[in-house]
Parts: sequence; C-alpha cells; structure tokens
Amino acid sequence: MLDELRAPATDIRRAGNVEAQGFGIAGPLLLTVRRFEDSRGVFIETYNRRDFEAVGIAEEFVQDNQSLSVHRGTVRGLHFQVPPAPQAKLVRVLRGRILDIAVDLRAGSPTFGQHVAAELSAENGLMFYIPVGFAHGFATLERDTEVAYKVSALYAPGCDKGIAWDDPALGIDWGIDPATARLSDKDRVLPRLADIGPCF
Ligand SMILES: Cc1cn([C@H]2C[C@H](O)[C@@H](COP(=O)(O)OP(=O)(O)O[C@H]3O[C@@H](C)C(=O)[C@@H](O)[C@H]3O)O2)c(=O)[nH]c1=O
Repeated sequence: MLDELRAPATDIRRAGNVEAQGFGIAGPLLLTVRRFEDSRGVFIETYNRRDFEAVGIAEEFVQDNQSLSVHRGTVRGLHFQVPPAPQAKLVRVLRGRILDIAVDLRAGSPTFGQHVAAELSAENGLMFYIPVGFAHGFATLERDTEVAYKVSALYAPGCDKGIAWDDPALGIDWGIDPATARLSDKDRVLPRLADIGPCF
C-alpha cells in the first residue's frame, strides 16, 4: 500500500460497513468494507447506495464491468470518457493484484496532471473510487487478475479517450518492468497529456 499518498487519518469517513479515506489529491477515495467471516467463508457489501453516498460517492452507477488479464504486467489505460458521458468508477479486484492509477485531468485543478495510486488485491479487499475528471488505468501485478468496476455512465465509444500510460510528464511508477508491459493495440498509440486539449 502506498501510504504516503493517503490523506491524514483525520480525513476518514465512515458509514455502515464502509470506510473512506481521501488522498493528497481531492476526489479519489480508498474504501475499506467490513468483512463478515464465519465457518462458511466471508460476506461483504460491495456497494450500498445509502452508505456510499454518506462517505461522498453520490453518483448513480449504471454499468458493471469485469476484465481478466492473463499476464502479469498487463497495462490497461489510461482511459476516460469525456462529456456528455463522463464516468466515475468504483474499482475492486476479484482475483490477483493490481496497481490502480487515477490521473487528475480537471481543468484548473491545482493537482492537474498529478496522480494517485492504490494497490488493490483480492486479498486486501480495498476499493478505489475515481470521480469524473480523472483518467484511469491499472497494471496487473499477478497472473490471471480479474478486476470488477462500476461506472456511472454507459459505454460511449465516441466519448472514449485515453492518454499514454508511459507519458514521461506523468511520472507514474507502475510497479512493473516497463519493457515487458502488455498493452492493447489501442493503448499503444495513445497521445501524451500535452497533446490533448482540455477534457473536463
Ligand atoms: C470499456 C468497454 C469496452 N467494450 C468493448 C470494446 C472493445 O471491443 C472491448 C475491449 O475494450 P477496451 O480495450 O477499451 O477494454 P479496456 O482496455 O479494459 O478498457 C477499460 O480500461 C479500464 C482501465 C477502464 O477504466 C475502463 O473504463 C475501460 O476503459 O470491449 C464494451 O463493449 N463496453 C465497455 O464499457
């Protein structure tokens, strides 16, 4: 866990079975949900509208996505949908482990171009909330990693945009050897941040 990136513990909000902690960049939240363990195994609430709203996640989520990345070092991103179909995302890992990244693309934001990172795994059960106005991507740190995420707007291919994961201006340490990263054809040719206009 990248503790140095988290906001002070005083910034923790709790409601029901969820606890949310902010980062140095306003907006994204790292969520911990209560695990109910018994002799059968585990139960968790992965989303509860009332409680998630109470900790600051007010969007209505309208689509659930899931991806499997077979190889360690798979990179998906950095992606975002522009208006009129911008997406907030609520990300968790079902199997394996990722380094999840959110880059601030909000015009006028004091932290524009900066990013937050969180290690999410099936084991730690953490969730990452990424508001509208951020690009999102992740690198898989284990084989056969499955990621599930809710989004607040339907997939709109015409609004689907991206920036290069390895743009030097972003300075992201993805926790993998960049030379062995596996990307989609689409992600291999994404522009750099300096080459896109204002998006949000
Ligand atoms: C994202 C998406 C893709 N697709 C289709 C399009 C394409 O043929 C195939 C694979 O799409 P992609 O290559 O864009 O998948 P992927 O690279 O996994 O894209 C995802 O990356 C992560 C980091 C995100 O944040 C997501 O919002 C999304 O952009 O699935 C949908 O039908 N609906 C969707 O919502």
